[in-house]
Amino acid sequence: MSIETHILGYPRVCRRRRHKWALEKYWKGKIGAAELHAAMAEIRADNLQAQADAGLTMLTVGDFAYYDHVMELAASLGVVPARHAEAKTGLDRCFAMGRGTATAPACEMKKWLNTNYHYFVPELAKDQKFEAQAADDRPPDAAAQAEAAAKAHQLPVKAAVTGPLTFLWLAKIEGGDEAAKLKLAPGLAKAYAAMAARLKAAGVAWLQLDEPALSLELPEPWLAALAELYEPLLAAERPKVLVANAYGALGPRLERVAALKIDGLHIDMRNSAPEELARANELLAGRVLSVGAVDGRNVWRANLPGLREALAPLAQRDGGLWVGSSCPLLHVPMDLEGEDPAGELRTSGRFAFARQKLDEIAALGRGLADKPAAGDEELFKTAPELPLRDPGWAVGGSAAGPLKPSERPGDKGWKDTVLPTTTIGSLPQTSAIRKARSEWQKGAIDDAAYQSRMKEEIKACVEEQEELGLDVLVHGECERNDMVQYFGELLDGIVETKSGWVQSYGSRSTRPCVIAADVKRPAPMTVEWSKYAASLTAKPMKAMLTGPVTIICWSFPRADVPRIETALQISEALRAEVADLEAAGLPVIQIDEPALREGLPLAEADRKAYLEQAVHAFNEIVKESKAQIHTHMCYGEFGDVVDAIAAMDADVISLETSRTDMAVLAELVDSGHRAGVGPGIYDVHAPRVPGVDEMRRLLELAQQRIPRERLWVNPDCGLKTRAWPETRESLRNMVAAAKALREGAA
Ligand code: MET
Ligand SMILES: [Zn+2]
Repeated sequence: MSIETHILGYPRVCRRRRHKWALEKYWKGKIGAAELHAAMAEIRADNLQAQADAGLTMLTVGDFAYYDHVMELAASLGVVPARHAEAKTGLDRCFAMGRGTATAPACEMKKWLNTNYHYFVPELAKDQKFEAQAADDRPPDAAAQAEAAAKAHQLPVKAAVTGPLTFLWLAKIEGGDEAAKLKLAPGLAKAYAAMAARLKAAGVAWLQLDEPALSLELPEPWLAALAELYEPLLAAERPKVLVANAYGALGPRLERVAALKIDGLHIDMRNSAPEELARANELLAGRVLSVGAVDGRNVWRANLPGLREALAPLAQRDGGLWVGSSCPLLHVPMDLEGEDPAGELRTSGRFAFARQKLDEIAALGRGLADKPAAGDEELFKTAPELPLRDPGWAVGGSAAGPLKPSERPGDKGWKDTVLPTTTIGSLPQTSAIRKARSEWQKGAIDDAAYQSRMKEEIKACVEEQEELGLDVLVHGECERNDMVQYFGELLDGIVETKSGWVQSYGSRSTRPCVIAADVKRPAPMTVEWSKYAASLTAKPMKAMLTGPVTIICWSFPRADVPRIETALQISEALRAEVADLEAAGLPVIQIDEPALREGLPLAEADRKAYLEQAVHAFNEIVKESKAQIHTHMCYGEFGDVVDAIAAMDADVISLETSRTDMAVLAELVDSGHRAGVGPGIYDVHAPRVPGVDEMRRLLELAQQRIPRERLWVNPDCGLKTRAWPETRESLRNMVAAAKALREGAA
């Protein structure tokens, strides 16, 4: 019996970030469309070659996108907002949707499931017509990608496309009536059927319909719509159909999806209980069961012996067994080869990036078929200790108790102004800062020179803030390239990658750190900078730290221990840092947790444990502290986490709220939150200066919900991406809005 091996998708960034450079050259007009298409075709060819070289039995295409796969699928279905439809070419239409133009703002960007990848939200008209459009000069769709693959390779080709259920679920509809989206199901189903026929004609053997929305607890009408969305497609002239779930477990939705007349189903083994796999095996008898065994979310080597043992009983199953990645490999860096040959990532043999995962999947398939190749034995020796399931947050012991509102009243420590003004921490990253950092990294200037350049920046920031009349000052975070990486570099146990780029959206990538061992703080990390800043002013200075949940969410966490263990190690390091900051005389300390909402598990059943542990990890940091503690969250909807916010032992929380008209404040009050709140009163992402009146209006709204003694005045988030002239003006208006309100009530 042979076992098919495949992936759900591959990174697009490419070695040496060729994807990014090609896009940026095109946008700057340095290359034309033909050259852009050629550069992208080359990357796709490399990605296919990597799959073939590794010995996978099937090639996956269609996952590649120039900007974002959801947006490009939308364009190929004719879902293009009217404001973008005028772009001259199909290519520019896509870029207009992703980047906006002078007259047409971009589509909204949201995080893809529980990942740090961002997709662009398709905008449906109430009477949306779908048409499987022939590709003009758009980025090539799955059919075009498949044709190129079939020309270059002999292997069977599988086309990966976001499935109709997930597409519709993630899209938004004019007027915001979610239920109305389901009325569009028949039209969408027809377009998918037409697409399937085109794929068949392009020589595609399998169509992989990605349905990660099935990891969510979907309302019943949505599950009932599965049949409506799939039947026309399944009845059409088409390739074989594999429905692929990822990023979570199917849970009770397994029965519903298995009831479709599909040819196979892919399960995320990293996030599913063994019983679920067994049940899927039964329900799929006679059809393909594909198991996402190799983790597409993390960079650890797979426990191949353990996987072989767990999957061996399925190797002879009726209908066939496939093994693959738990999700697209989009979320891990390309290739360990790019890392320092003498560094831990390469020498320890414990890590696998995307390219290495291809080898693992191929070896696992051969192992299960009892046909090992040379070199497989070596792969089977690594990582036998790692668990087969993601250890997550919810598993493992902790001292966390149920959430209850914190006792902190919000007036602890410094506060002698009504409606005090402050900022979230970072101030504009000027070119002088970037220049100093790059000179220092290259060794062109020494540590002392770098420190004195940073101190100049800090001094300038403090002077600016005094001049503006802000009440609680910050040092500006000029020494931080990134709020997680900065701490990653200073904490033991966390390793930085050299070229481990992971796409965030379009041409943007981040370089997450790897939490490779127990985390410890060898020395104070922020004290010098904050102390220096405090010495320059009589006003209270706020020190800045990044919290454990955010450090974990934006890194690759350990796979051998539950997240809470790592979180508590980080908490201990931060507790010591807080103590040192206090000893150095800092009266206010902010611990940012912007990723708290993002880390929320997809399955509702796991959320309680996650939130309890996240709050526990935060409270451990500050349990002995006498300073005034702030925290900060951004990225969106806080409805699901207000109880956690109320339970955090912070005296003040600042939140991103300017775009949601303070809606969250009422919920926060209901949850028993008693501490200070700084609802963001201006959007730091929009390149415009907010007026005094509009900010004053938001503050008045906030005052209706939170007693003014507890209110703080601040922007939505940090200002590091903004320039000084607009920042200065915006903050001046913000301070004026606060003053107007103070006087208004006096
Ligand atoms: N203190 C950080 C900053 O101001 C918080 C950012 S949250 C994404 O940049
Ligand atoms: Zn923020």
